[in-house]
Amino acid sequence: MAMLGQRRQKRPATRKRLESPGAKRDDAGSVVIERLAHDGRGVAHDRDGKILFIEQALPGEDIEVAIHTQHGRYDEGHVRRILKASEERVTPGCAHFGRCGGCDLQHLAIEGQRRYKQQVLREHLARHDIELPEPALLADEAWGYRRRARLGVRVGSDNRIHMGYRVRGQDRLFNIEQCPILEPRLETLLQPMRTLIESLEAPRRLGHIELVAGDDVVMITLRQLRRVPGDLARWQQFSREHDLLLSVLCGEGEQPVLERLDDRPDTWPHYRALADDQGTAISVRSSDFLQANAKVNYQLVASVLAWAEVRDAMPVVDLFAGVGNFSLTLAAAGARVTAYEGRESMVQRLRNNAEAAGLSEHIDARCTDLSSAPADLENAALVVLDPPRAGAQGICQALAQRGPSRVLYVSCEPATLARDVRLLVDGGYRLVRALVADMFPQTAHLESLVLLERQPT
Ligand SMILES: C[S@@+](CC[C@H](N)C(=O)[O-])C[C@H]1O[C@@H](n2cnc3c(N)ncnc32)[C@H](O)[C@@H]1O
Repeated sequence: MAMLGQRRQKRPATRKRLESPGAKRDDAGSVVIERLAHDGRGVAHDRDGKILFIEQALPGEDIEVAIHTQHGRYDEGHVRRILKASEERVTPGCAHFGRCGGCDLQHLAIEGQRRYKQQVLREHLARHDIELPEPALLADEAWGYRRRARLGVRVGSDNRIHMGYRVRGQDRLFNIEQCPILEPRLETLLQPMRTLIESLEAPRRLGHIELVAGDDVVMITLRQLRRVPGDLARWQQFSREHDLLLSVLCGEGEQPVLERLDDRPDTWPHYRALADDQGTAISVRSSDFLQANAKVNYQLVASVLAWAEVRDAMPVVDLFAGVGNFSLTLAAAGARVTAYEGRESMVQRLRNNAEAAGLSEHIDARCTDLSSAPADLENAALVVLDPPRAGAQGICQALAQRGPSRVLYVSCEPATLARDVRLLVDGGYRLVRALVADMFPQTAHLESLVLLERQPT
């Protein structure tokens, strides 16, 4: 027993992978799935009351479970046999589902996926005692939406080429033959790219391939560890045949050099932030952040614009601004935007995009590390923030003390959003509107947008 004042010895983590992943644990038997966890797995209890997380199991289903990993307080397993299926169970649309680390909800009908995401947002906020009115839903096509992807390339010890994504929960790559969540313009490139890679002189020099589908053109960027002129000539031929923009990021270490290999070096992919936007499109590079789903992004940007209620010359601060996805639309509506972004290359792109749209006078783009808050938050009428998954704890602490009357928070991680909203509510804000954007159908990822207003004191 630990004595008072004595540091308790750290217990070794108890995690035991069963010898054979398919091995049935004697006492697991059949279980009824109670609900979905926030990562999309089914949750049940075994006969001894231990929690089970079960891949590809749906609420209400009676299943025979195979446990593959045991922990001290819970076990992880997969479905051995479905004894009673959910009415919402559907046949997954991709042959790689279950093995691929990309999708986790293809076995659930799309309506169920969307209800589940709204529930997840509500539950995360409830953990922080924040009540949420029924969140609205932004959604579009269930398949063929993803306009960017990174495909890894490895050559196995048997010289077989692997081109694709990571195996679920592992570092290993596996071959993909299809990826029906990819935009059709990208998916149709998969087979010809594999054939090309199989014909390369030095496929081991190719690390990965970035695909970006702009509204106008598709660009592929090769991450090449060393220049192999014969192989680059093959890729040039491929880009001509498929009407692609082509660049190569070449060299090992910190400073690889980007080079254009096609005959249109002044052309780059562009996208529009709003469906009906007739203005200048936004230019992006493979290295830039780009919202993955064009049509849901239209709706997200339109919602930000509607909830922002821009008045002429209204001062708006856009934090984590990227290449201007929100800044450009807000400025075009009349706001005076101060946009902060941490990557210099994207700040420069934002400035160029503002200039191309005739909005330079309305957008002041600054390169800043937003681990801490910029100084001028209190001068804004509205702060928009769209941080990475880690959220924006420091910024929200500052907003709680000296934030403007309204804050619009776009989030790709509901757990950190809920933590940050708690800080804002403790600082005098009230959550007044929320929506879930189904930016990544067939996966458990969810995007959300909330509006907070400062309460009069
Ligand atoms: C989720 S993206 C949003 C980009 C943009 N709002 C959009 O909709 O396209 C987050 C952005 O935050 C930037 N970022 C991440 N960490 C940052 C930091 N510590 N300081 C400043 N910017 C950061 C990334 O470069 C990225 O552009």
